[in-house]
Amino acid sequence: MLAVNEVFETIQGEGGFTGVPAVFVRLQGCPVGCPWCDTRHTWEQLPQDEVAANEVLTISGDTPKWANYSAQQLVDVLTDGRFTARHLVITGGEPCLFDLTELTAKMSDCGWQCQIETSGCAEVRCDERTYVTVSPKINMKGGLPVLTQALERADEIKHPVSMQKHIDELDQLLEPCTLARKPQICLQPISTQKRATELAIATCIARNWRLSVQTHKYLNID
Ligand SMILES: C[S@@+](CC[C@H](N)C(=O)[O-])C[C@H]1O[C@@H](n2cnc3c(N)ncnc32)[C@H](O)[C@@H]1O
Ligand SMILES: Nc1nc2[nH]cc(C(=O)O)c2c(=O)[nH]1
Ligand code: SF4
Ligand SMILES: [Mg+2]
Repeated sequence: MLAVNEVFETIQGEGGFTGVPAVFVRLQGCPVGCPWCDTRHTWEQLPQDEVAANEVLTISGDTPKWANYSAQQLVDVLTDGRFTARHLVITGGEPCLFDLTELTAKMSDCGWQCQIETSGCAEVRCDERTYVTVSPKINMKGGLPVLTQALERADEIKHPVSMQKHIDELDQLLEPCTLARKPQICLQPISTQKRATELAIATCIARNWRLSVQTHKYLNID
């Protein structure tokens, strides 16, 4: 079963698919503990916060509520005609706490492009047609290592930065890796801060990397 926090349609605001209309499925639970996380309400999956399946389709705003869905139940909701987008973003929380193989295989069979947003701290289990964004979380409170399996599966590495230290940590993480898929590396300024954005721009130009700004935060949309 998948613990679903919310399902909503918006524009993908980050990374290589920026600008693409997308349905987001946000899963509940994350043990990583980034101090600047913008979805802290998804960290705990508490029994008292469980609600009926229908409720998470209508709640708006940040809540720790969640509902159990089977992959097939989610496919039924996603394909019943209520959404126009054909791009599915599975995020969280940490979505790779769950096996996403059945959901991504069924949605890909329906003609959707699937994308996962993951910290790289849990094994990525998904259909081979899925585009995987790994946003590696190095030295966070939860103390979990970034897995080589996740880095090897990444189509895109989207690294949140606000200080030079964060770029040095990414260099150290990637240094021993060959990464057969040759993922696009993006830097994403933390919380749209001006200093962080300037650092990301300068480093992207120097390294020929890509800039990912959280466009939805500038646009004030979900
Ligand atoms: C909320 S996380 C959920 C998915 C997964 N736990 C992860 O970290 O990739 C989604 C994306 O938002 C990024 N993110 C979270 N808080 C942010 C912030 N304050 N500023 C910039 N990016 C942030 C994460 O690095 C990740 O790329
Ligand atoms: N518009 C929009 N784009 C996003 N890209 C990644 C998001 C996430 O929270 O994973 C996100 C989000 O929350 N909203
Ligand atoms: S890994 Fe993702 S959801 Fe978890 S704390 Fe970090 S940014 Fe937030
Ligand atoms: Mg977000």
